[in-house]
Amino acid sequence: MAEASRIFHSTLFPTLSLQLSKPCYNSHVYPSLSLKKAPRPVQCSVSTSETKSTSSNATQEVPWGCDIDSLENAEALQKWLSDSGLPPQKMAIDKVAVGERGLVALKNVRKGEKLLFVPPSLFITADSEWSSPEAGQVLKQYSVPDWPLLATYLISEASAQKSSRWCNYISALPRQPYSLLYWTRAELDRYLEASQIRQRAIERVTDVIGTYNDLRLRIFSKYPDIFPEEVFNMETFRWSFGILFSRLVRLPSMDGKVALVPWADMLNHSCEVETFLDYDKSSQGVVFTTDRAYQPGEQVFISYGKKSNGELLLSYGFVPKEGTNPSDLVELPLSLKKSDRCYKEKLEALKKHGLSASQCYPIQITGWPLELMAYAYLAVSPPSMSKQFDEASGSMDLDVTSPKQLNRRVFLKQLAVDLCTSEQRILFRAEYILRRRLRDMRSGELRALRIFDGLRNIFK
Ligand SMILES: C[S@@+](CC[C@H](N)C(=O)[O-])C[C@H]1O[C@@H](n2cnc3c(N)ncnc32)[C@H](O)[C@@H]1O
Repeated sequence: MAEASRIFHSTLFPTLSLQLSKPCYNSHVYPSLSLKKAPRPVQCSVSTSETKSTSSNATQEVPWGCDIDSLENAEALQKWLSDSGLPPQKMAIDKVAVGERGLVALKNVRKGEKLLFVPPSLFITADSEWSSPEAGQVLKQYSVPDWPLLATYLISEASAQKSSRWCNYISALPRQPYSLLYWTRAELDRYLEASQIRQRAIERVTDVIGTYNDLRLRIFSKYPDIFPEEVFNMETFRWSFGILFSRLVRLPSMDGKVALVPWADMLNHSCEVETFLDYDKSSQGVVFTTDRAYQPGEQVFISYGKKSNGELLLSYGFVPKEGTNPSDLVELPLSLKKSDRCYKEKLEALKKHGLSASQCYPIQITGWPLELMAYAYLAVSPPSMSKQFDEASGSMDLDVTSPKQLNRRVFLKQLAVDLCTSEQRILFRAEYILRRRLRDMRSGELRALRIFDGLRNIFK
């Protein structure tokens, strides 16, 4: 187990920092959405409990985009892309088994081939030209950060319809992206009850609502002719943020610039590939290098990053098939019991290491950090193991809750069941191994305690 823990430790933590430098879809860190000129925190004036716009199962849809389970508008998109400078491609948009619509190989593709080549003239970035230049000027004047700016830009261009140069692109975007932003508070509470993703989803919904309200109060209400509420409202922002969360790319080779890259954003994610989108300076376009071969007709994949199933659900609205995601992890909360007679002494020992009475540790099906073991050992250590301790007490709080587990309901339920199944599998395995290890430790196996110098000291 120590070996597994060590391996885990060396793979999990670097993953988090690697993500920042890898050309993955939007960073795992939710960007700051607040406006630069808003020193006060973003207000969330709309409750995340069921509201007018979210209370019914039939969420209002925006009047643009298409259903992605059909190939509606895909042909027009491909034609517009090649007319706009996209070189001939070895892939085409088609209906696919994973992700409904995606890119499939038209010819044999070798491992190590560079595919795509989307030129910068086809990127949508914070510097893109607005069909309504006044709208762009106002947002620049208020120094609106990239994400809210891009969300507003997308709505502005979508409402310009045929006079926007992005008309064909926007028509091929999903009318309702798969996103937790469309789940009502009741659905989040009910379906994600057992997952930590529930809290993060609530925060994300709250942030998006707060950002829209901030923009409305500080900017849109002052320029109602440029930003009419019939166009710039909570529903259209839910759509545009849903699009950004599921499609925006961070390009490390362009200093981390974020962009919507038409065509490249038709690629679906697979946990089995490790290739990412990035800007290629030599060919001057967004590319990815295949890490496996494809035959004509096969669906082509990239990786959206080494993300847990919960994070994939949070940003992209899907959960990979059970057992297929080696990056899946669950945060395990551990805490000292207040009733532990050695509570104070244990807390002191933890504090010396900058830890508190409750700590969260990431666990994967393959293992967990050594620090988790040290914490767990300390939590269950009986007084007989230290001269300071009076009687055996303390146990680890393994916070394993079981999930309580038509159309929309069935779909959301399925996502929730998939997420819960994968998270439970990790938790149950961790619980089993931890309990066994802690039993061993009670019968005198103290080696693991040496991993924390301070912890070792208190058992002298
Ligand atoms: C960047 S888009 C990819 C293209 C998208 N399928 C489309 O038709 O527009 C990301 C979205 O594709 C879907 N998707 C991508 N990878 C998936 C996967 N492995 N399983 C299920 N859905 C996936 C999700 O709806 C996600 O929000």
